[in-house]
Amino acid sequence: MAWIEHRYPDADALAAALAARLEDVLREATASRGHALLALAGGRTPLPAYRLLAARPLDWRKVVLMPTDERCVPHDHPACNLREMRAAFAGADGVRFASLTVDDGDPERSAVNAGTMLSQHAGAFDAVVLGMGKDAHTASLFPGAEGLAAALDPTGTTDACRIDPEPLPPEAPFPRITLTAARLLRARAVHLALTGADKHAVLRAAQAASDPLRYPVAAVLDAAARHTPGSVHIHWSE
Ligand SMILES: O=C1O[C@H](COP(=O)(O)O)[C@@H](O)[C@H](O)[C@H]1O
Repeated sequence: MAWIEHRYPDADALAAALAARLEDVLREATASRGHALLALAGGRTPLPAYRLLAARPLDWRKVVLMPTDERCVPHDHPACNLREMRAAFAGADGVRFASLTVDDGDPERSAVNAGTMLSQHAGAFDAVVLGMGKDAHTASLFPGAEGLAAALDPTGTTDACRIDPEPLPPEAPFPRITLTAARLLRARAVHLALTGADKHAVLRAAQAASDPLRYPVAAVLDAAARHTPGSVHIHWSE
């Protein structure tokens, strides 16, 4: 499988390397195309990289950021991925955020909102940053969830969908709106960031198995590697 793996001595080194890569992506995209579009994982792992990136002197007015997935909660809720992203990028003057969900987090209206929003940002992502849970979910593509097979279909025509994890994860027990695999792989590069030996062992198991419904993370990375060879990077540290 054509995933390019980068191992770092610690989480700080991972954050610095990922921020430097994303800075290069943004410089190249804004210089050559005049704008840049990133899809960024929620959760805790990538936040230090986002904070480092936000401090870089870029023309942030040309950059649009969106979450890879969102919990269906109000935008001021502590579990809201967009809320954390806005806080991490507070120093990035002029950056714009595109939300998958509506302000109050209503799941049904959020699913409609995501489709409309994505039709306005239809171009390839300059980069996608993914995270991974210990259950091998990535974005909000959760193993065992109803609708997962359709959401993982790389030839699917839907850009985002509602996923209700089953069971709901205790740390964020909410319905979700997630980008589908088909949308995630329309990217110039995909970076998966993970820390901890336990998550790394899960990724190894995912890599060895051929079971997309059990290991959605592998399904997305494989699809992205087939779509854009040489574009899939794994960043990990203990
Ligand atoms: O629920 C989610 O979890 C994953 C992993 O989060 P982390 O806190 O373990 O880094 C994240 O990638 C995803 O975007 C988020 O919604």
